[in-house]
Amino acid sequence: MTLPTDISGLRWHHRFAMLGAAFHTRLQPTPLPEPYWVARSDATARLLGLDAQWFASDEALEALTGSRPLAGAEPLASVYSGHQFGVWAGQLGDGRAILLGETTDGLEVQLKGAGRTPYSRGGDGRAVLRSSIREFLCSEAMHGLGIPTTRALSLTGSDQRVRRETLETAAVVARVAPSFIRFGHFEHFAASGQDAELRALADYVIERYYPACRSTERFGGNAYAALLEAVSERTAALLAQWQSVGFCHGVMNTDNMSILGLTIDYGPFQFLDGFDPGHICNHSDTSGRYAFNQQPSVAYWNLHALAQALLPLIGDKETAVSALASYKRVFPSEFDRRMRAKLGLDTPPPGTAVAEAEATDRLLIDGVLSLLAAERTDWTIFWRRLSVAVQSGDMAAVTDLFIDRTGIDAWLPAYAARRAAGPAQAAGRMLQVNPKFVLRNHLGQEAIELAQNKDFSGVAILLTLLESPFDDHPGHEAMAGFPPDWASTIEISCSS
Ligand SMILES: Nc1ncnc2c1ncn2[C@@H]1O[C@H](COP(=O)(O)OP(=O)(O)OP(=O)(O)O)[C@@H](O)[C@H]1O
Ligand SMILES: [Mg+2]
Repeated sequence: MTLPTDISGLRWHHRFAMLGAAFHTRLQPTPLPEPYWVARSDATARLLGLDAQWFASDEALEALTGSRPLAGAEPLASVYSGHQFGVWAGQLGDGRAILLGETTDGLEVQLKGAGRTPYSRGGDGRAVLRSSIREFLCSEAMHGLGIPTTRALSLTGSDQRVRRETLETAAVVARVAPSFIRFGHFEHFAASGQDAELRALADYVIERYYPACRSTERFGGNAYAALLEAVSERTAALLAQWQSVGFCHGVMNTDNMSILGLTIDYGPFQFLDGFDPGHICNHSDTSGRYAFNQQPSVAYWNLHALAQALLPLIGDKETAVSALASYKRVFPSEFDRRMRAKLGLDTPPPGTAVAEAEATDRLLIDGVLSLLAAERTDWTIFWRRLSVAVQSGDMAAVTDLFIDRTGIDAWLPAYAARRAAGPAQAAGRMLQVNPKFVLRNHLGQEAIELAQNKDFSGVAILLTLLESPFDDHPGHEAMAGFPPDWASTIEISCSS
C-alpha cells in the first residue's frame, strides 16, 4: 500500500478511523478567517518529522487552523461519554476537537477549537485565545517537567469573535499524542450496551498500547483485567508526578482522563503558588471536588468508573477490584519516590532496613509538608531554594521563607542527618527534579494580555523557559520569583 505523502513531511494512516462509524463522525474542520501564528513548538514538529520549511509556511498556518485540508488527513470527531463532577453526564464527544489522523509513527494530530461537530451540544465548536495559550504552554511545560502529556504543535489565532463572558477571539491548538482515547470512550459503549464496540475498543487499545496484556498470566490470563491494572498503574504514576510538582488539573472528569495516563485537557489548571493542600483552582468547582489534595482519590474514583465500564469484558467484580488495587500500591510508593528525589534522598542509608529507612523518610516528608502548609510557603521556590542550599551548604535562603522558624529550624538538622547518613544524591540532581520555572497563573495571564494585543513575545519567552524548566535561564529571574499580589485574584473557570 502506498501511503499518501505531503510536502509537510507527514505520512498518514488512520487506525482509529478504521474502528468504524460507531466510534466517530467524519467531517472537515470549519475554516477560520485570516489565521495568524501565535506560537509553534519546534520540538513537537521534530517529533512528528515535520518539514521545517513547511512548518513555517502559510500553507501550514492554514492547515493547522483547519482552514485548508491537509493532504492525507481523514478528519473526524469521536464520540465519548463521561462523569462530570461525579455525575453521569451521558453522551459528550469531541465537540470542538477534530482528529486529522495518525502518522505512520503512531502519533495522532488533533485540532482543538476547529469548529462544530455532531457532539458540540449547543457549543460553538471554538476555543478562545486565552485558554488556548494556556493549553499550548502547559502541554509543553509538562513535557519539559518530564510529566506524561498530550503535546502542542502549534497555536494559531483569528480575529473571529467568540462569545464567552465577554467577546474574545478564536484560536486553534494543534495537539499531538499517541492516542486521545479517554476513560469516557469506554463508558460510552458500556452505558449504551454496545458490547461488540466496547470489546473492539478494548482490543484496539490493548493491541496498540498495552500489548503485554494479551500474553499476561495475571488474572488467569484475563487481558481486560490486565488492561485495567496497567491503566491504574500509569494513572497512579501520573498523579504522583502532579502532586510532587504542585499541579492542580481542575477538571478531572472521566472524559478528561487519558487511557494512556497522559495529562489531557488543560482548562482551569494551576501550578500552586503557596502550598495550600486544599487549593481549588477551578472557579466553577464550588464544592472543591477537584481540590489539589483530592486529586489522588478522584483519580481512583475515575478508575472505578473505568472498571465499571470494562466489567462486561473482565467478567466478574472481584477480578476488576483486584486489578484496581494496583493504584493503592503504586500511588504512595511513586509519590514517596518523587518526594525523596526532591529531597535529594536516594536509597536507604547502609545498614538500615528498607522499611525503617522508608519510615524515617516518610517522617521527613510529612514534616516538611506540614511546615509548608502551615505558612502557605511557595511550593516551587521552596524546593528550588532547598536544592541550591544543599549545593552551597547555606540554608539561609530556605529559612528566610518562614515567618515562624521554629519548625524549619528543627526539621533542617534531621534532614541534614539523613543526608549525612547517605547515600544522598548530589545536589545537582535535586536541581534536575525541582524546577525553577513553572507556568504560574500570573505568568500565563501576562502573556495572554500581550497576545490579545497581538504581541506574542510573552508566549515565546515562556515557551523557551518552560521547555527546559530546570535550567537557570539567566536574565529571567523575575519569572522564577514570587507571584505578585494580584495573582491570587485571577479567576480561572471552565469557560474556555
Ligand atoms: N465551545 C465548545 N463547543 C463545543 N463543544 C464544547 C465546547 N467546549 C466544550 N465542549 C465539549 O464539552 C465537553 C466537556 O468539555 P471539556 O471542557 O472537558 O473539554 P474540552 O476543553 O473541550 O476539550 P478536551 O477534553 O478535548 O481537551 C466536551 O465534550 C467538549 O468537546
Ligand atoms: Mg475535556
